[in-house]
Amino acid sequence: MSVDLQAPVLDPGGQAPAHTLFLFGATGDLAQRKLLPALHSLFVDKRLPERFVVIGVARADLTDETFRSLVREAALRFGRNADAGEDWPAFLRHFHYVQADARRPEDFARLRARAESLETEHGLPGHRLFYLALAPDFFAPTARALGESGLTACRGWRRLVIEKPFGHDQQSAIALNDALRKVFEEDEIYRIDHYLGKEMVQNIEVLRFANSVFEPLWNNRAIANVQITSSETVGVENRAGYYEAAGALRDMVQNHMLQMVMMVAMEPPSRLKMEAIRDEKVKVLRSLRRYSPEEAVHHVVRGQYTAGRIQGQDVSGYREEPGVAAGSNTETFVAARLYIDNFRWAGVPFYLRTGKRMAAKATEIVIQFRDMPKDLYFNTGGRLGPNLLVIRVNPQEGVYIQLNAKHPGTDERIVPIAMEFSQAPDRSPESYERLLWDAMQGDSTFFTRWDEVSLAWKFVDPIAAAFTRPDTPLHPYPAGSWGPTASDRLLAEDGFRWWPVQGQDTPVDETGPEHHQARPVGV
Ligand SMILES: NC(=O)C1=CN([C@@H]2O[C@H](COP(=O)(O)OP(=O)(O)OC[C@H]3O[C@@H](n4cnc5c(N)ncnc54)[C@H](OP(=O)(O)O)[C@@H]3O)[C@@H](O)[C@H]2O)C=CC1
Ligand SMILES: O=C1O[C@H](COP(=O)(O)O)[C@@H](O)[C@H](O)[C@H]1O
Repeated sequence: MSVDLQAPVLDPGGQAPAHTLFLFGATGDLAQRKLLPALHSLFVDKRLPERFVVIGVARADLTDETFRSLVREAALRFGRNADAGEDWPAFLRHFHYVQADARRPEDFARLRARAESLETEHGLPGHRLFYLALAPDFFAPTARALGESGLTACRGWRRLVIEKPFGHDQQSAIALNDALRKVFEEDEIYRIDHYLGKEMVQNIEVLRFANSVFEPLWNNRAIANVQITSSETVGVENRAGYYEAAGALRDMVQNHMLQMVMMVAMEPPSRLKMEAIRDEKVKVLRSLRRYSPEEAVHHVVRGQYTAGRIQGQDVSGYREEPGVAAGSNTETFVAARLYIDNFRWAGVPFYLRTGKRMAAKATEIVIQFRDMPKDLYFNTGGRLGPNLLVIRVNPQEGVYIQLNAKHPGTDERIVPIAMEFSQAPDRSPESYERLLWDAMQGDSTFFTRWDEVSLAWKFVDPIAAAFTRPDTPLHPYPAGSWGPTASDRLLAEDGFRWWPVQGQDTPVDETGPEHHQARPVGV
């Protein structure tokens, strides 16, 4: 069964309030690929208010006009609504540019003067959203300069949107947070984790808390294990400077992977209010079993890609990538077995894996249910597969349930079938659209609260310490594979295996009619 829900693109809710958006790093990669196209999509969807000013900030010598050309190019090249054929001048008139160096206080005085003049000219109420799409070293100094220059002393609300990474470990995250808190209150800080802006990650909450069919089964009595995969085909690209110090553990596990764990494992909130939801999420991290570096090596596998072939192209190994140190031990793959030691999840392993240069781009969550107490069909050729609930996050978006059913035309042969819902391609807004919109609206549900960040580091730090030890294995895996086979061990020790994800060659029931083809087959 495939359903195309003609749902509205964003929840109804009208337009964002009139405000000024300060986009620091307006000429950078993130701004061009994500933020400017997201603003354009919000404009096309009529989400942006009439009275709205964007002030792009960077060191490059641009005028308003040249910045507007850059905005248009970015929206055309990377935007979801690039061909919507709307009125470009009406969109671009919102954009202005101030050349400023985040290290120079006098530049902030100029920025403030320009902002005040634009706010007066456009009759804006003085609400200010500061987005720091800057290198992490600039986060704290820029926040300080915003405070010292008086830019934060505005008439309306002020909010700070801060990009990842939020620190390198718990200690540096605390230092960064302390610096931000000197200028902004916690409820004014919006820490981005773009996975929380993904349609299907947000949908986990609805699937769980709006469907009575799942709640009685959502626990260790019915669920055998949970598998979360986020695989990428891209390599380190031009980000070696950052990635060499981060690795897959800090780049993906500390934030995106743990966020997905929280969404799957949280208790129902008392109300659908942002703090109630975030309170429940953080309790998951409090129950997450922390490993010492000695224990970590039994539950965590790290790997690094070597040369291989992806989608018909030869690609080089990590150590040969530009900017990567010869003999680098940075991990590009992590698999881990986690335990959440609370009543609901005690004894249920959560397996995570994420890596670069893997065979396919896929983010998927598989909930594997326990086997039937007795297999009545054991002598009919084949083993009964477990029921699976699969949440497809990316690139396909949807959900399917794998069931066992009688093969049509046979007496007893059992085949796995999939009941499937697929979100129509291109209907979902980009993560950054949702998150920008939420920040404009003052909804921080899908941003990470400080206690989440801190506890996530507390879990990750001992694993990172284990990774610095020379005797911790770093398993090579060829680009284009599914990571080191050592990651299979984590599941095999518990009698499980990774389920194939979208894009992975899967055995299908070759004798069944088309609508009875299942995705993975439980044999
Ligand atoms: N790119 C991505 O896909 C992702 C990025 N991020 C995060 O987003 C942030 C930005 O990343 P990205 O866009 O890739 O970085 P880039 O290096 O591409 O862009 C940096 C931006 O900052 C500006 N900048 C640099 N130095 C200064 C300065 N002294 N004063 C004012 N502006 C300055 C640059 O313009 P100029 O040189 O003209 O000053 C440029 O606009 C980082 O924190 C990164 O970790 C997070 C997830 C994904
Ligand atoms: O934050 C990051 O995420 C991307 C993967 O995001 P996705 O939305 O494409 O799944 C990853 O490539 C990058 O290294 C990391 O910093």
